[in-house]
Amino acid sequence: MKELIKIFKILDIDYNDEKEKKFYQYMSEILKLNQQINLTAITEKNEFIQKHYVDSLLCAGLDEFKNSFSIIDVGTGGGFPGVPLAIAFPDKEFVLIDSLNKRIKIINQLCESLGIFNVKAFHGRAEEMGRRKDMREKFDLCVSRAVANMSTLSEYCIPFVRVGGSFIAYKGPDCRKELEDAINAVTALGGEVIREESPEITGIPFDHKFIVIKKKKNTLSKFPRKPGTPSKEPIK
Ligand SMILES: C[S@@+](CC[C@H](N)C(=O)[O-])C[C@H]1O[C@@H](n2cnc3c(N)ncnc32)[C@H](O)[C@@H]1O
Repeated sequence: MKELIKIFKILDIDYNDEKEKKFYQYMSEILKLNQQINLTAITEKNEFIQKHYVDSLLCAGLDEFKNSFSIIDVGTGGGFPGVPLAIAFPDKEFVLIDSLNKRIKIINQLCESLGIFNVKAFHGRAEEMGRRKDMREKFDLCVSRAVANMSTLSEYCIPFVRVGGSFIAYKGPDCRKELEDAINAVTALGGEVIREESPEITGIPFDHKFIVIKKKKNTLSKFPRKPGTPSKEPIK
């Protein structure tokens, strides 16, 4: 867990035994359950800490994260980046969604049994949940990692964000073209690309870029389109 302690120090996040225990137990349980249900391709603890924990936590260095209280993680899979962020920041509220119910059930069970009380996980597709009254434009921040190309992802994520809030996409290092192709989608959905950011922290390898989008206007009621359409016909 040394890597984790290091990242907490660098990001100036409080670290204590209770958080360490939750990180350790969540990882152990996910790796155990992974033998029956596919939750992650990672099977080794050091790699888990690096790729799931450290990688997820790096967005905590961004002002958009620091200034947010209600956060939604779209396409959370085994709980990333939502669960590590929730353990690190117990005073913020996290909603995690995924279209695979098996994963959602496990996240809710583990969070309950480990005392991670600021996480609620829901089963459903982003295209449907983004139309629900209690979810649409209700969040200060949306985060998402490894779910879809930037245009499709924008249609999944921007509807959840309140005007004035933000969307942070965890993207691969070569996302420039993908971002260029998504500019019209971001604008059509009421957003504006503010910047791309690559956290450069000595000794911490990070092969993602953050794309930071600000929500400027309400999303038109025609978005998100019906399930499947954002991926089959991304907004051009
Ligand atoms: C490659 S996994 C990434 C999981 C996690 N974000 C991570 O970085 O480890 C993509 C996840 O997105 C979910 N997903 C894909 N399309 C979705 C949609 N339209 N609505 C909700 N979840 C979706 C999948 O079920 C899957 O769990």
